[in-house]
Amino acid sequence: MASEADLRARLQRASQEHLLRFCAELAPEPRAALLAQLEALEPEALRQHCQRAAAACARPPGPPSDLAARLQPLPPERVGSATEGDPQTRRLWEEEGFHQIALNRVAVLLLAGGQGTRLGVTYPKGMYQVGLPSQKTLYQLQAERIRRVEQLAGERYGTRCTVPWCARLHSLGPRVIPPTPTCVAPALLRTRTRTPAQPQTEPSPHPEGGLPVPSARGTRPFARLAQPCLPCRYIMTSEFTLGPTAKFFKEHDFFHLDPNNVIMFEQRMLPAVSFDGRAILERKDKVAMAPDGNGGLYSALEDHQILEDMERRGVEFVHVYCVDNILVRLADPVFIGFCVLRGADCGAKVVEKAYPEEPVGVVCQVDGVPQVVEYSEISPEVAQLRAPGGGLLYNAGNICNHFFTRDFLRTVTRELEPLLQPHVAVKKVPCVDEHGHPVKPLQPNGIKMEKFVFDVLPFAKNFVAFQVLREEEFSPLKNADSADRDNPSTSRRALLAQHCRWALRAGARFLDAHGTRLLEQPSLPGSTEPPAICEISPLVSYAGEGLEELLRGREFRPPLILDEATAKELRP
Ligand SMILES: CC(=O)N[C@H]1[C@@H](OP(=O)(O)OP(=O)(O)OC[C@H]2O[C@@H](n3ccc(=O)[nH]c3=O)[C@H](O)[C@@H]2O)O[C@H](CO)[C@@H](O)[C@@H]1O
Repeated sequence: MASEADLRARLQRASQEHLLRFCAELAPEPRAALLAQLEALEPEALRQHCQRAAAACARPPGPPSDLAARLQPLPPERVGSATEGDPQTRRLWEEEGFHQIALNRVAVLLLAGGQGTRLGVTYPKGMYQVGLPSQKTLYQLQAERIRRVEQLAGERYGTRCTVPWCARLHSLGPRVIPPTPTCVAPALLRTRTRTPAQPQTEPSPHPEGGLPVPSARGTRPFARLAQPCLPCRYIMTSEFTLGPTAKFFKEHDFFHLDPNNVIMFEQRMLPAVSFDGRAILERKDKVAMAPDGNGGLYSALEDHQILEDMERRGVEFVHVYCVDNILVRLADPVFIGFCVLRGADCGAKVVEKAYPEEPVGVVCQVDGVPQVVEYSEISPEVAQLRAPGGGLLYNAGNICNHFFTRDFLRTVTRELEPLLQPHVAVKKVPCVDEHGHPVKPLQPNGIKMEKFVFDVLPFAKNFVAFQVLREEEFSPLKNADSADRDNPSTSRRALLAQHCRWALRAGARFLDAHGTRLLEQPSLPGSTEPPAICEISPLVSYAGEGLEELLRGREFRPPLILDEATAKELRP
């Protein structure tokens, strides 16, 4: 480890020597932890990062003044629809998607490095359960949807296939940490910051006794990666979410997925910076760090050689999605098939925006190039503009479900990642005052720099958007129940309303306690309480398929919990 004098000299070069101001008064252990954290920061990159953050923050807030003039909706030829148009074409897309899944060419990649601040939980959002009768968490629902889609593809093509999420570490020997040859800007973190005792080339034990976690950037904890014919799920976590997520999966036996096909990897962290360009001390012995945004995906893919792993497995197409949408269709065959048949290298699912201020990015064109303009970066005036038909002009709401070819991701990690511009988020960052006392700021005091996953869209050669029905595919869990929207209650309702619709469409009848038929309304909106509680396990139905043989003409007193066991009893 570098001496304190060396570190001081390095920090001086970065104009960040204040980070050592409490060092002399620290006990040996916290002192060593601080020095280890500081040693991991490249001085030049740290200097640039702090300068860039302060400069970005000094610019006038809000979108560029000429943005409105440069925006256009996406041209219709770039947009497909899951619901409009010819059912035969939709079947072709679906068939193509299942075919690719059956060939093990499709992987799902979950972005799970966020902190769930708005929801107000201290654990990863995927571990949240919204109060379904089954008490399933978001992670469980997602795992079960993967199992079902694998089963459906397997049945169609007579194969045993897998859609690969990386976790097993034990079978791999230590590996050398490679340099980052593709980064133009120096990487800020020399290695992932851990305690000084942490080994650099061996997977380290999970802090809470669960799965091992990657110990340093470039040490790849992936086990038995070369399993042929088994598609995968990749889960990007951050320092905040990796440990608990890995432990949770292990405790739940990976929800019966093969652990070899669940690959967890960690994104980088960046220091939070004050408005005058100084990295913030969260404690006397710790620099305040935050994940580098969901666009940190691209450095993380490179850091952990995820694309090489995909190549070994034969994965060609990747469905990237965000953790909090209870209705998410993982590896959706229709979306995959649409993108593949259109020869797209990059795609995004969209829904019609519900209202102008809805906090969703808008998929549109800027200067004629497809892009997502994030909700935080569009002015209210532009968001409210109307098209001639009366609907919102910019109505293609991004639901953070993206399609990428592996080749495109390779180009991004090799060439384009350094070109992605970080976005500035001004936040309240817990810190210490000049005496080293902890402070919980009431006003924003710091800048976090984040890249966004969709910032690669402008580089696509053939970008397509795919419009889906909100009530079938989008109900995000962003806020606590104290908020009006996008909270646990709205998520729960959306799922239960969907399942009630599916059951009614399949011919089920619900009776009340007196044996009277309950209202039948197969087009039930997701925003209201369904007339009957009905929850259908994803292991029974992925998107409403296969229910007629179980439900047609039958009467049920709710709640109807249609899990695998009940389905077996009902199956003729
Ligand atoms: C940048 C981005 O994609 N914004 C989209 C995101 O907004 P939104 O602001 O809701 O994005 P979140 O902060 O919820 O992050 C989206 C996803 O990225 C993950 N994450 C976040 C930060 C990070 O450093 N690492 C990481 O993995 C989160 O765990 C989550 O799964 O979802 C909305 C739909 O719900 C979209 O309309 C927004 O356009």
